[in-house]
Amino acid sequence: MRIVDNSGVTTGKLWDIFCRVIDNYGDIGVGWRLSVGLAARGERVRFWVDDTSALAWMAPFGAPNVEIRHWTQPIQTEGLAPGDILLETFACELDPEFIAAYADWTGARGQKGLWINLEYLSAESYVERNHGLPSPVMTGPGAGLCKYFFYPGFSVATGGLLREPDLAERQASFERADWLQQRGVNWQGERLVSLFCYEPPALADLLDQLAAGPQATQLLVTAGRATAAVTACILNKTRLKPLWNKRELLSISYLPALTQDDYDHLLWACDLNFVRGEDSLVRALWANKPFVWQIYPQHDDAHHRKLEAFLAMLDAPPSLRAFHMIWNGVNSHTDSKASQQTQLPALALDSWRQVVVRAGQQLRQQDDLVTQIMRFALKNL
Ligand SMILES: Cc1cn([C@H]2C[C@H](O)[C@@H](COP(=O)(O)OP(=O)(O)O[C@H]3O[C@@H](C)[C@H](O)[C@@H](O)[C@H]3O)O2)c(=O)[nH]c1=O
Repeated sequence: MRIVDNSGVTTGKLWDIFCRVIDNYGDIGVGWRLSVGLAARGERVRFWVDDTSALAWMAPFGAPNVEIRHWTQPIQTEGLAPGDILLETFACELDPEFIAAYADWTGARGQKGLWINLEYLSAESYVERNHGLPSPVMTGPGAGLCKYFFYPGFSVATGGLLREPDLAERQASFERADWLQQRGVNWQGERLVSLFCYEPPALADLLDQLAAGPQATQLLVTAGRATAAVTACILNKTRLKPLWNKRELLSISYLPALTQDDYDHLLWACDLNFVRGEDSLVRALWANKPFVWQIYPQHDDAHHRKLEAFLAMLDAPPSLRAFHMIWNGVNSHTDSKASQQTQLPALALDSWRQVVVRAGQQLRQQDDLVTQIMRFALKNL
């Protein structure tokens, strides 16, 4: 057994990581990124996913030391011994028989086992309070085990953010013009804007704004919901009058689904990125480019508080804050001017870039999530 605790922490353990795809790509995107990150540090990972289809475009080449397993109902475990660490992403409810097998297996080896639930990313203060809390299992198939809650986050009191050790190096050697050409994007030096979103209420306004210039813009629209939303706006021609007058200032390209690595390249290539959910938000931060976030909506509007907390963490200037409120269809509780505003403010890319760069510099000082979760594993195994 290999156990080294330094900045490139390694435990030499086998992790069973479970992921349920509810909708969109955030759950599988984070689960995959975590699996690859652990494997790159010398861990072995079995990545159990109930719907593996998105991996065909997100990660078509797989990754060394990550075994992808289709998580069926009932779970197929013939001939498999449970791993050393059981990790469920986003409370995805593991099969009682797998938990029981894990409890028996660790018990038989005289180990206490380690069961981690990886939570959603948020900048809200409850994250610091709850990060790392144990919840001993008293009854049922996992009785005797202890489940720990691991919260990603933006402060040193949280589990941190997913960030590969070689990210800065890869960014430094990135050639934007070459990459765009390889991807078939005809770039004539216009401002590049990427769009990854759900159905933002202000999408038509954004298209109007970009079409109004003064600068020419090429909008690179990601596959799926963003493409459907833009297409719907364009079909609704009356809503987009200025577009038809000043069409030459806005060109729109529709992208195929990209690999996770290429989605990073897209963010690095653009002058402004629209991102959504959580994983692309973190990637946009690392890209050092101005961005606007569409938060994943929750039924009880809990996402409003989450958005406020993120903007506060970012120390977003009023124009960026107002843009986010309108882009997300939220009335700000803290900024009375923004709450009265219904028009998208003008893009202020220089000042938005400054806050992103500043936040990124600060966040890079903290240990990344993979380092932290491995350290957590070493401590609690
Ligand atoms: C557009 C694009 C994205 N991606 C990747 C980047 C990310 O890993 C992933 C998108 O995940 P997110 O940015 O989180 O956005 P999302 O909206 O797809 O994910 C959401 O899913 C819900 C189920 C969660 O509850 C939400 O919190 C949220 O994470 O897809 C590609 O690999 N290729 C692409 O072309």
